[in-house]
Amino acid sequence: MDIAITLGENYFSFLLVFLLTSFFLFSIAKTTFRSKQNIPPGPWRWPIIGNMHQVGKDPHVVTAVLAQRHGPLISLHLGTQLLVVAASPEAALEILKTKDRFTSSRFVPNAFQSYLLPFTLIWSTDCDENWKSLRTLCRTEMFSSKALESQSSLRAKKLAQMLDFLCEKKGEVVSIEGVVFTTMFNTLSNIFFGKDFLDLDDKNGSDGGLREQLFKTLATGVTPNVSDFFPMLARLDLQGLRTKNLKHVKGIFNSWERIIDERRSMVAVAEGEQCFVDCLLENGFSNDQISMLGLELFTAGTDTTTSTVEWAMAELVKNKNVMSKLREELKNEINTRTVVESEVSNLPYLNACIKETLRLHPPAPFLLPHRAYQTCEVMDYTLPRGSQILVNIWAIGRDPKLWEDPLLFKPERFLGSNLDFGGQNFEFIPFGAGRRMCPGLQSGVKSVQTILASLILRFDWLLPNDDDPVNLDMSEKLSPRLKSGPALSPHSCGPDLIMESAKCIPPNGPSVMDYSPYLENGTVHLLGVGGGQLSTPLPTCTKRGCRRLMGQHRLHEESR
Ligand code: HEM
Repeated sequence: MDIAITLGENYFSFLLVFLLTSFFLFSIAKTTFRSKQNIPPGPWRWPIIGNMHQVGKDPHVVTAVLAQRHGPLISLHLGTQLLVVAASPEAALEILKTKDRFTSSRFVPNAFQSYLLPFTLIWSTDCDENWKSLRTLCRTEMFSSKALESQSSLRAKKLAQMLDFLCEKKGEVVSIEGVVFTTMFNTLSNIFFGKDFLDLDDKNGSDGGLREQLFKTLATGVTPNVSDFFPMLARLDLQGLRTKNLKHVKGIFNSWERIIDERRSMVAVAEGEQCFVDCLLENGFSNDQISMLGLELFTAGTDTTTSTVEWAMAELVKNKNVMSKLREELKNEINTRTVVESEVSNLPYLNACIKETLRLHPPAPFLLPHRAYQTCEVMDYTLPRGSQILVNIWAIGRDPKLWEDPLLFKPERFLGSNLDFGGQNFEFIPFGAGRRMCPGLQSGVKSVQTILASLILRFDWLLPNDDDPVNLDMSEKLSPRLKSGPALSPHSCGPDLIMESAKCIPPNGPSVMDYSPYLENGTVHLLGVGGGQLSTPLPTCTKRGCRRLMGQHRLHEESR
């Protein structure tokens, strides 16, 4: 018996040593083989872990600095995974246009791999037939000019609900990010499922935990994962991220199952009441395929637009001159009380402000991760098959060789310029370019234009306690919804903006022009609390029935 135990113990020790040694030798062999290839230059790396320790919390900043030292195309070794980062318009052009046949595959985080169905759009590893037909269907039914036109009344309705909500909240603390996110989510959920999913005033968790499950799903994909760094260990799912992801995704799919079945059982849907699910059902999609696509579109379309509005608001509050120029343009050009899409689409200063926001604060600083489909040459370097490829548009947007005063918020630089985000000017590609370019560009821009214009036109903005806007914390951080720290997260978001004491234009009032004194004297307070603190409750006033933040109480008393 003792002999058997000893033999058993020895066997496991031997197996462990054998596995670790093979793993070590494999890692060394892989990196040595690579150093013989003509891969892009990069910083010195440790055996096994490579450059993992150097990437840090702000990889877009770290790789921008490394690009200054090593050139516009750099290599980093994250475990055995090779990562290539491009940080110049020339490198971006080659990757996204000239060589895009080889570089348009996706690098899919391991946590997302377990539930990948054949029909995915964003996380489709290759640009195969399934991806092509899904993209064509989405383009025709969701993103074409005709489809966008038919969705405009829905977008207007959701915007009106958001503004009414803000007006009702006069004197209370409201999170701008939360309100814009909910508005965007409900807009998309109506287009897709024909119904609202979230409540603007979600105090009682009326969404059935959907919001939380969505964020947890995303968080598993942006948490640094051993399985991504050492794909040979992926099957073990050592951190359990793939398992967790699957659990959350299944929870979401289950909650949507009933809605899809209801739509399936409808005999005929009246004209004008059709939603995208009806179209997918007509095309023979299964419940899981429909839910998967919904999940992809909701995540791609909400965080990006919300982050853009949030950053734009923060920059406008900080830059008073820009704010007053924008307000002037809106007051002069918008003739109705409600902001209409057709009126704002061509406003030069509003659009320059949006472009300038996307230049300085792109919601996806690295686009989404690409992957080399096969070994290829980019800028005379070799990108081995399977390399992960990122394009650092954050670095390109702040490059002093390309932009005058790159760190200043100067919308004027876009006035009278042809520079656009349509994927042709590689110094400015917040929506990407080439075959993987964002299909939701028009839809996203329309929402950002109307939401931002309405927030500026209908409310006046001040910092609490008349604090100087220079004190607004503009440091970047991961969305407060994604609490765990990312290694290479595509998400960046701005300061948390909390609005207080919204003064609004009363319903059925005269045209907006008549409210100018109101807009000038009205007070809507922004509070920049920075650093993701919104995820923990902020101290609130102890008076019964008062839900203000402690620091806001003085204003509360004054406004009585
Ligand atoms: C300000 C708003 C938005 C920005 C800045 C933005 C940006 C991006 C970027 C950078 C990519 C990756 C491009 C690449 O990997 O090369 C992308 C992909 C994508 N976006 Fe957007 N996006 C926005 C809004 C939207 C909206 C509203 C939707 C849909 C409702 C959407 C749906 C998608 C989809 C489905 C993809 C994946 C395309 C593919 O892989 O084939 N986006 N977006």
